[in-house]
Amino acid sequence: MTTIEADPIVEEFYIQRLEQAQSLTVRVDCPAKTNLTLEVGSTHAEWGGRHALDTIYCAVGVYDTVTATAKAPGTGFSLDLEGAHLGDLAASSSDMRRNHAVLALFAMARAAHREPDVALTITKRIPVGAGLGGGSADAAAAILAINRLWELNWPMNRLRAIAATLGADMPFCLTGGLAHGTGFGEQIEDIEAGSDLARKLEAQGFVGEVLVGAYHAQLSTPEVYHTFDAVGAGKGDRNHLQAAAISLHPRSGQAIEAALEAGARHAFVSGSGPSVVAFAPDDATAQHIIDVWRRRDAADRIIRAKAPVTPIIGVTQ
Ligand SMILES: C[C@](O)(CO)[C@H](O)COP(=O)(O)OP(=O)(O)OC[C@H]1O[C@@H](n2ccc(N)nc2=O)[C@H](O)[C@@H]1O
Ligand SMILES: Nc1ncnc2c1ncn2[C@@H]1O[C@H](COP(=O)(O)OP(=O)(O)OP(=O)(O)O)[C@@H](O)[C@H]1O
Repeated sequence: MTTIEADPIVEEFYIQRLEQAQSLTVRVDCPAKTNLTLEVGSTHAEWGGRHALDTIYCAVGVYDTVTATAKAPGTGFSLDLEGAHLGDLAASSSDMRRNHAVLALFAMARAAHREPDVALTITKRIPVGAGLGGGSADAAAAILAINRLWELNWPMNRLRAIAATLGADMPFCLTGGLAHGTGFGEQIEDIEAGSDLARKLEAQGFVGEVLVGAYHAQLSTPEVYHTFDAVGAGKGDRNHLQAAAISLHPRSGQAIEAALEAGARHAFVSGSGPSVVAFAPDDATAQHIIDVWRRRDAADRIIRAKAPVTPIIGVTQ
């Protein structure tokens, strides 16, 4: 029988790696999303009653920051939330185990056969329940962070398959930029920068300075889809959910009108609303739209951003 002596140098190397992994923090800044077009088709039982979509997603430079740090084995997850605008996440009834970032951590842990011993923090800047995909951005950020923290190095198609089990918008949020979405929104085909379609969208004015008009009020995505089933799409609307969202939240319609009058090239309800997104051709027009929104009290919070943008991943020891 042979005995293998522990090699102190090798042992020291592994202890150092373990300590490094435990003190590593991965930080992901994940942008909001909007839909430059959103065509809504019929419902499908196999998608849990969700509607078929044909959409062009665009990531908008309002970022939530998610950090992930390893915790001691067996201690479970933790979640710290901060930000000035937490919407219904600030309510005492909000269950942190239902937070989209935590659900994403659980999904990654299941797929990797690991325990979810991770400390997550979320700094929220994306308005909540606003049609800007904030929860999806946080889930996508958590998936990207865990992929790096646990050194899984899974390719994007594997991460997208996990994200698709959690929500329609999440696969897009992993990569941002511009993309064509089909299925229930989870089938993603990237629109590469410089491609014909990207250039066409740019020529139409879907690039550069974006103003987001946000509200204290939130809309529930299922309720907006139910309302769409009753009222249908408005004539000529690029976003088929716009008429439904405006019927539930009329101020969004006033903000669209005001932005177009003030020179926006495009102004529409973002996704399921109630936020409104306005693309301005230049700085002066952007400022004019802000002034008009303020004067008419068309939005509760105005955010100036760029589009399209992508998530940013960083690591600190
Ligand atoms: C409005 C959009 O943001 C546009 O990109 C999305 O369609 C909604 O994305 P999401 O919130 O990630 O959607 P999910 O979490 O998958 O679904 C939330 C709810 O929205 C409705 N829903 C969502 C997607 C879809 N294709 N059809 C639907 O009818 C369903 O009522 C569903 O229960
Ligand atoms: N990390 C999260 N950030 C925001 N909302 C979350 C999060 N986790 C869970 N939620 C819940 O998800 C609901 C929708 O919030 P979210 O900000 O994602 O809305 P949305 O942008 O309208 O969604 P959608 O992607 O359907 O357009 C809220 O009621 C909120 O309580």
